[in-house]
Amino acid sequence: MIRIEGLRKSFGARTVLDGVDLHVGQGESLCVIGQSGTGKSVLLKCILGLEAPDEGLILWQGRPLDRHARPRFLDSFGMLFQGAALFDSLPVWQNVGFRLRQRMSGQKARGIAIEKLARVGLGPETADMMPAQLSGGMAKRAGLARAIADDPQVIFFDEPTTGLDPIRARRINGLIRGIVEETGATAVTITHDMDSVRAIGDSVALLQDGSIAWQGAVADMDDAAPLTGFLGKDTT
Ligand SMILES: Nc1ncnc2c1ncn2[C@@H]1O[C@H](COP(=O)(O)OP(=O)(O)OP(=O)(O)O)[C@@H](O)[C@H]1O
Repeated sequence: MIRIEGLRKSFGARTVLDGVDLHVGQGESLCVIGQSGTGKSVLLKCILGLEAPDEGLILWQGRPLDRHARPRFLDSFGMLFQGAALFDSLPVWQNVGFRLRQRMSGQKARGIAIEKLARVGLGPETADMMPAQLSGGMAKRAGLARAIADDPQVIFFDEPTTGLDPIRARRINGLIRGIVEETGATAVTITHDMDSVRAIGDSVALLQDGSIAWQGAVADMDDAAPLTGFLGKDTT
C-alpha cells in the first residue's frame, strides 16, 4: 500500500535519510523505531508532503505520491499527533469533526464525533468541553477520535504514548490495536516505546544511520540481531 524506495533527505551538510526503503501492506500495522534524531519525523513529513525528499520514490497503492495523487492520499489518512494537537479554541466535538464539517452539516458531524468519542472511551459530556479542560490521557483519546473521524484508510500515530503513565499508555496502545483491527486501516506508528511496538505492530522497521537497518515481523524481532539493544527498553 505504501512503498518507499531510496528516499534521501539532507538539511545543508547533514544527511538525515540516506536511502530509506520501506513497505507497509494494506491493513498492516508497521512501527518505525530508532534513536532520537535518526529522522523518524523527517520520514513521516516526507510521506505527508511536508518535506520534499531530495531523491527517491514514495508510492501509494502502486503510484508515486506526486502532486496529482497526494490530495486523494491526504483525504484518506488520519493522524494522531504527538501532543494530541487539538485546536484550543474549539470544543472537543468540533476538533473531532473538523474535517467532517467541510462536507456535512454541523449536526451530522457532531453525531459522528460523539460516536468516535465513545469508541475511544469518552462520554458525550466530553463533546462540549474545551481542550484545556481535558487531562493528558483524555486529550490523547480525543486526538485519536479525530484521527479516525473520517474513517481513514491509512492512520499515522506519532509517538502515541509519549507523556502518558504506563497504565494510560497501555490503554492507548490497546485502543489503537483494536481500532486498527476493526477498521482494517493501514497503520504507521512512530515510537520509542517497545511496549507499543509489541501491542500495536504487525511489523517493525529500525531506522538507523539514515536507512532501514531491519524490517520484519514483530513476532521475529526478538531474534533480530540489529534490534539487540532496543528490545525490552525504551529507545530514547
Ligand atoms: N527542517 C529542518 N532543518 C534542519 N534540520 C532538520 C530539520 N528537520 C529535522 N532536522 C534534523 O534532522 C534530524 C532528524 O530529526 P527528526 O526530528 O526526524 O528525528 P526523530 O528520529 O524524529 O527524533 P525524536 O525521536 O527525538 O523525535 C535531526 O538532526 C534534526 O535536527
